Formats: sequence, structure tokens, C-alpha cells
Amino acid sequence: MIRARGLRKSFGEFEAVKGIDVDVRRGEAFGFLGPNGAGKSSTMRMIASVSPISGGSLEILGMDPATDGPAIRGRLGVCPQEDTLDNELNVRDNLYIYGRYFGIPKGEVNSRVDELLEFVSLTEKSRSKVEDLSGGMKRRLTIARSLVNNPDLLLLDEPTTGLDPQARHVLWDQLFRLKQAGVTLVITTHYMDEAEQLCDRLVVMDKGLIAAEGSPRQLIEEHSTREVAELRFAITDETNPHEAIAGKIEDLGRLEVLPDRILVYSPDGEEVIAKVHERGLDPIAVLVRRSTLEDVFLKLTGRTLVD
Ligand SMILES: Nc1ncnc2c1ncn2[C@@H]1O[C@H](COP(=O)(O)OP(=O)(O)OP(=O)(O)O)[C@@H](O)[C@H]1O
Repeated sequence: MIRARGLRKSFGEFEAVKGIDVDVRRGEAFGFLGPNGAGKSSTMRMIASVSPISGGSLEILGMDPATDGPAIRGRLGVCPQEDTLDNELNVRDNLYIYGRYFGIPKGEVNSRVDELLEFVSLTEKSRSKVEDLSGGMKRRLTIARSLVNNPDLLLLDEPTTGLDPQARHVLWDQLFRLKQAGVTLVITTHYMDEAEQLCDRLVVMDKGLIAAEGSPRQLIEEHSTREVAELRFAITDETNPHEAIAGKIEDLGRLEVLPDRILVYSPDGEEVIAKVHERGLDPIAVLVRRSTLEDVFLKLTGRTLVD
């Protein structure tokens, strides 16, 4: 569905995407995970064929965006990061007018709109003004709009940023159903839980480059340990003991010393905590958890995902 080799994007002197290789297969959910400014949106805009590439090569659905832009765009669905709904129109007309842009005949658009409103659970809001919708409803309407032309490939740029947890879960369910229905999804996100939940494969992007690639499980197995022990010690205004304590436990596993806690990577987190206590150290809070993509990102880049 997508094949990029050495793909680059520059804005003047600044290189936002510095040569990346990407392959997205039919029917999969593929993710670009990375912090703000990693180059995810710039990559998405090139894939959406609305921003010319600055170097390398890019093929979308077997076509070249430089010469086949309109043909590619006709087969894509795009759900942008910002809300671009038409506030002057009601919910239904936002979908109807968009469908007509694609040249879909009136009768067909009407039944398609009914189907889509049903799919995103907005049938009852059909005649409401867009401005009266909640953030989650607006995002669902945007997703419905991106599906109007029955796209082969759906691009979602940070689909759940700014939504509350419940609205995020509703959206994830809908995206999951789309995937089940065979739509290829490409998602950018800086939420590791979103990536773990939705993506079959993903690339971790940082500063315009790909730092790692694989399924969430592969990435965790390759770059982290099964368990992580999180230790918090009392911090006062004058002293942060974490650096000094880290020196006393560095043999227990790989450490990440963050401002508010120490992470110890080990296959057995309980054992780490027992040893910490044996050494006379007295954490105010401990937690043993499974490794996540956040741990992978921290190891690869030395930073957390959400700044
Ligand atoms: N039109 C532009 N002109 C100049 N610089 C740009 C432009 N678009 C993006 N950039 C820069 O390119 C870099 C990558 O931006 P991009 O939006 O692709 O990152 P991102 O990973 O999508 O981040 P976010 O999660 O904030 O959307 C940033 O430093 C940004 O300031």
C-alpha cells in the first residue's frame, strides 16, 4: 500500500524527515510513534499526497504522488490532526457535501451517509450543528467523513489527541472494527497505549529518523525486559536522592533515572524490590509492571514520549 525509500522532507534549511524506509501492507494497522516534532505529520502529509517529497522515493497504492496525486487522493481517507469540519453545516451535510466532492451520485451518497452515521453512533445527531458536538463526537464525524469515498487506505493523524479516556476507547473500538473490515490504517500517535492497542506494526520515529521497527511485542522483547520495577524515593526541595541511590543498585539491571523515579529493567521485578530493601534502601513507593513501548522509546532515545 505504501513503499518509501530514503524519504525526506525539508522546510528550507531544516530537515524534518531525514531519509526513512517504510512498507505498509494491505489490511494492516501501521503506526508512526514518536514525540512532538519527530516528523510524523510531515511524513503523513507526503503519504496523503498533499506535500511534495524533498528526496528519496515514495509509492502509494503503486502510484507516484508527484504525477498521480488526484488518483491517489481519490482512494485515500484522511483524518487530519486539526478539526476541519464545516461549522456552517449540520452533521449530516458535512458528510453529504464531502461525498459529493468525490463525485458520488446523490442517492448513493445519502445511503452511504446513513451507514456512516450509524457506524460512528451519530445518527441521533444527524441534524445537529457541528459546534454543538463534544470533542469525541467531532472526531468521530471527521472519521466518518474520511470514509465517505470507501477508501483503501485510511490515514489518521493523532486521532485521539485531546480526547478524554472514554472517548478515546470508543474511537479505538471503531478503528478496530474498520481494520476487521479490511481497511488499511496508518496512524500517527504519541500515545504508547494507542500504538499497543491498535497497531500490528509500527515504527518509532525520533528527530526525523526511524529508531526501531516491528510489532509492539517484538519491539518490547527486543529492546526491553519482561518486567520493570519503578522505585520512588522521598525528594525534598534541596535534595533529589535518585542519582546517589542509582549508584547503589546499578548491578540489579539496566537503570533509567528519571526526575521523579528510578526504573530498573529486569526479568523479575519482585526480586529487584526485595534486593533494594535488603540493601537498607527505603523507597516511598514501588511498582512492578510489564514493559511497554514507552520503555522501548526511553531506551532508544533517552527521552519519554510525551514531552
Ligand atoms: N511547514 C513547515 N515549515 C517549517 N517547519 C515545519 C513545517 N511543518 C513542520 N515543520 C517542522 O518539522 C518538524 C517535524 O514536524 P511534524 O509536524 O512532522 O512533527 P510531528 O512528529 O508530527 O509532531 P506533532 O506530534 O507535534 O504533530 C518540526 O520541527 C516542525 O516545526
